[in-house]
Amino acid sequence: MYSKNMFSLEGKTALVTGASYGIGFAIACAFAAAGAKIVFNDINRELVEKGLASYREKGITACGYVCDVTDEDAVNSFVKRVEAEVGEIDILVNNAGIIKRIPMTEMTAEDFRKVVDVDLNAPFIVSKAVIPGMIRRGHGKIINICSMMSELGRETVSAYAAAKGGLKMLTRNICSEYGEYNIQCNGIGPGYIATPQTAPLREKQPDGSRHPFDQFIISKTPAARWGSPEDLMGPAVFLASEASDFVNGHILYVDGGILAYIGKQP
Ligand SMILES: NC(=O)C1=CN([C@@H]2O[C@H](COP(=O)(O)OP(=O)(O)OC[C@H]3O[C@@H](n4cnc5c(N)ncnc54)[C@H](O)[C@@H]3O)[C@@H](O)[C@H]2O)C=CC1
Ligand SMILES: O=C(O)C(=O)C[C@H](O)C(=O)CO
Repeated sequence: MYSKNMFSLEGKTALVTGASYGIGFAIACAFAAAGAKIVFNDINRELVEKGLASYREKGITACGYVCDVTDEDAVNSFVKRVEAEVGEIDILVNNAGIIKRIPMTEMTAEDFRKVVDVDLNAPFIVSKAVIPGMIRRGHGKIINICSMMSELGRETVSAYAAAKGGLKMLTRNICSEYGEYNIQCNGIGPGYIATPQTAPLREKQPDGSRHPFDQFIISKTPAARWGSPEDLMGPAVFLASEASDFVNGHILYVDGGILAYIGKQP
């Protein structure tokens, strides 16, 4: 009979990228509650300070660093610094991300590249920096934050969909290449979650009514609501813990049922 807590993260160090607020912050808080030491980074000092204050408010001692995840030299120095100052990284969550909502024929190649750089190239860069240590230590967990757009398209999000679709395949490839070293690389595909990234889609209309996209998402989601960052806590702890040691290359969609549903008939 299995008696110990297989969801415990005691003794583990977790790096969550872009985790000053939003989904990354919630996942890091869940990891701390499960016993892990928390390290996060963000793009500038102001965000890192804001994040540190939010963790303190929750009674969590987190270590925060400024690091742009698209800058490979900066990421390599950051990972070395974390390993020297905090500990070897057992769990990596590639969470940092951006979106630009621009119709494809109006989008510049530079804007397209910027989105792919943060949402796809950066998870490659950060994973590449931590995998050798995971191989040396004989274990590691990598969780890539994917999206509904890893499976579905919609108007204005061509770069984001291309990047998140690519991230799904990077997840499967890391699993394929490093699974034999006891490294599990999985993805979480959140549905529509109420964070600053999606705030423009929920802005009230001038007459006080709901944004049409807000209504659309509620009607497309069997759970009939937006998700909250807290909805991702349990799935993230599962994928970071030994409870998921034989789960690899999987994308766990946490979407209130969106991908299962054909939609209401008009
Ligand atoms: N909110 C949603 O409905 C969904 C979000 N996601 C994904 O989840 C992740 C987190 O999303 P949210 O919390 O909603 O976003 P957010 O915009 O609220 O937070 C993103 C975080 O990433 C940081 N970041 C951006 N570029 C960075 C860079 N170059 N280096 C370091 N940090 C950087 C931001 O400063 C911020 O802290 C993203 O990858 C996003 O694409 C996926 C599905 C749904
Ligand atoms: O469709 C949009 O616009 C989005 O903001 C997409 C969400 O961020 C997302 O990734 C849903 O899974």
